[in-house]
Amino acid sequence: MKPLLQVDSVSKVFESGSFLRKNSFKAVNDVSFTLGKGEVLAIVGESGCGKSTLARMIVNLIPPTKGKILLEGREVGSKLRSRKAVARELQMIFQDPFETMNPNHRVHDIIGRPLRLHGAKGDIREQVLALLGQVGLMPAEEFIDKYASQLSGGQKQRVMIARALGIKPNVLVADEPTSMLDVSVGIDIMNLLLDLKNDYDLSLIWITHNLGSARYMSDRMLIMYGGEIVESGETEAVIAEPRHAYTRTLLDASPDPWRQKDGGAAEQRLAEGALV
Ligand SMILES: Nc1ncnc2c1ncn2[C@@H]1O[C@H](COP(=O)(O)OP(=O)(O)OP(=O)(O)O)[C@@H](O)[C@H]1O
Repeated sequence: MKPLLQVDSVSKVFESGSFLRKNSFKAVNDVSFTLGKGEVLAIVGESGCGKSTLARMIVNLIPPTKGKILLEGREVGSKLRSRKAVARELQMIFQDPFETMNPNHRVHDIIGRPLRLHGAKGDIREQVLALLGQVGLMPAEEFIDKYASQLSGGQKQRVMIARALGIKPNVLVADEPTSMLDVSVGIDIMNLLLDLKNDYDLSLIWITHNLGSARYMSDRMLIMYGGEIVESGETEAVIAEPRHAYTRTLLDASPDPWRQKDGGAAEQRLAEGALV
């Protein structure tokens, strides 16, 4: 069976400086992987390893320098395919909801505008209310006319999830969406995403520097270091038997509770500090 998403030998080089003195930096180097329908894949690595660059290439915000990204066998960055068509299938949630949301926009517009842009018919307000309910912003009538500036970080992230869901994508790329939130709020967002993944039959790419959240969320994971994938496999197998020295370093740096095979609930382990 064909994978839903295929990242094939993708690299990204950033260039800076003048024509005479050019500096180039390879942020992502020859990365390949696939994502299956309904799968949660975690991409784990420290700050600066190229995770966000890879995510932005996947959702077609920036083009790869080399390689291809295929969604259902068709190239994401192809000129034959409009940005809008790609956005319908691939949506991204960003790390910082404060940065991605205009504080002067109302919830109704933040969620409703892309709905309209993607051809939603009928009563948009009703559809926005339904989406607010699905992401747990209840009573929805209380939230729909609020300005973004009146929302907490967790509420903003829920609005961004509702906005992405409204378009009914096949793949959601979540780039550290909980890293700016309190631990308990972050856990709520993770649980919400797992529920929505099942309800909407979504595939999810979960990007994180935190092995604990990767374990909680994912079926499979990729470990990135210096722009490259240094290890990949089923999540539990990678954690049980890390093969690469960098994975072992990440594991050693993780708090104890979730590393212990004590049979306790993952959520409990997370609450005890796995997200720190
Ligand atoms: N537009 C750009 N121009 C030049 N260099 C860039 C650009 N975007 C990212 N980089 C560099 O590429 C490297 C990878 O950045 P990236 O944001 O992908 O890392 P990351 O793993 O997502 O880190 P973080 O979690 O801190 O965002 C970094 O060294 C960064 O400075």
